Amino acid sequence: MTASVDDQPAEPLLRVTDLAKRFGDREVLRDVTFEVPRGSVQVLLGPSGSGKSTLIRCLNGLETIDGGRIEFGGATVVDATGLADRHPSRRALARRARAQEDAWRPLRTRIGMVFQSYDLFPNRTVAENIRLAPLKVQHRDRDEVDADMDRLLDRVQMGDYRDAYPRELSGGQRQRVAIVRALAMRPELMLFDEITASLDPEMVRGVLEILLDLARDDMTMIVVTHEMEFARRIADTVLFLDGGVIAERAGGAEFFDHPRTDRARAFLESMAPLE
Ligand SMILES: Nc1ncnc2c1ncn2[C@@H]1O[C@H](COP(=O)(O)OP(=O)(O)OP(=O)(O)O)[C@@H](O)[C@H]1O
Repeated sequence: MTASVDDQPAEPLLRVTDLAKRFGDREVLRDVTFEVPRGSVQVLLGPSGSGKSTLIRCLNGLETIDGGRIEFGGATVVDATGLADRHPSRRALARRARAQEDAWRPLRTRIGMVFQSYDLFPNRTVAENIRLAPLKVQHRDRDEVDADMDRLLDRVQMGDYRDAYPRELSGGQRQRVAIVRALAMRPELMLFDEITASLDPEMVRGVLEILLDLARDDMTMIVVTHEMEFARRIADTVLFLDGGVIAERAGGAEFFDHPRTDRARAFLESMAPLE
């Protein structure tokens, strides 16, 4: 971790404190507390249904939170610590959602996200898909956006596909374009949720190599994956989510070599063996 001039630890890019999330009466996340130092890679692991996707979605405002606090870049985005009411009315929930949506809006372009399903616009070319948000949302200069785009497409070996339509691409190629589209906004934080889960096995490695490359460039990332060898290689920290709580937190190699809890051990045994 980098230290500032006066040797104080640097402010983390993201700080999550006691986050809680409910769907109706079901609490799917509780007491979730962690920090994401700038330039670090946090890998989120856990059994199916443990809350990984929900947590990722809470971290860019796609879900309303019902308790706790999220700070980004040293400023509080959402503070739900005072929300003690466990059975809010519909109206109160709608108000909460609106207020949090407003709070996230200015951060929309500072946090990039790539999902399992590449949601490219089918009737737009690769280049049009990538340019859209930088031009229309960020109002950036076209030449600058194109220069970014060309550099990023070359980096993921997609330089020859600027004018292709998504239907003309393989799943792995579409996912590369989805990554470039997110990076073209120059985000400070990237969220990746199971981005290889719907790819054919032969496409997986190429996409994961892109993330390893980004990590080498000190991109700050939170990554949900079921690829254990990749997780081990990329993780600065593993957050093991189980039943909506962070049941274990450890350095990458430490988690894989010495899982402390039975649940973490059982989880690792249930996954494909490391190559
Ligand atoms: N919109 C929703 N409404 C109600 N319950 C939901 C909703 N989204 C998720 N859940 C529930 O929250 C829990 C956590 O789901 P989530 O998708 O975050 O888990 P996950 O760890 O990402 O699982 P997986 O590895 O299978 O993708 C699950 O029990 C799920 O059924």
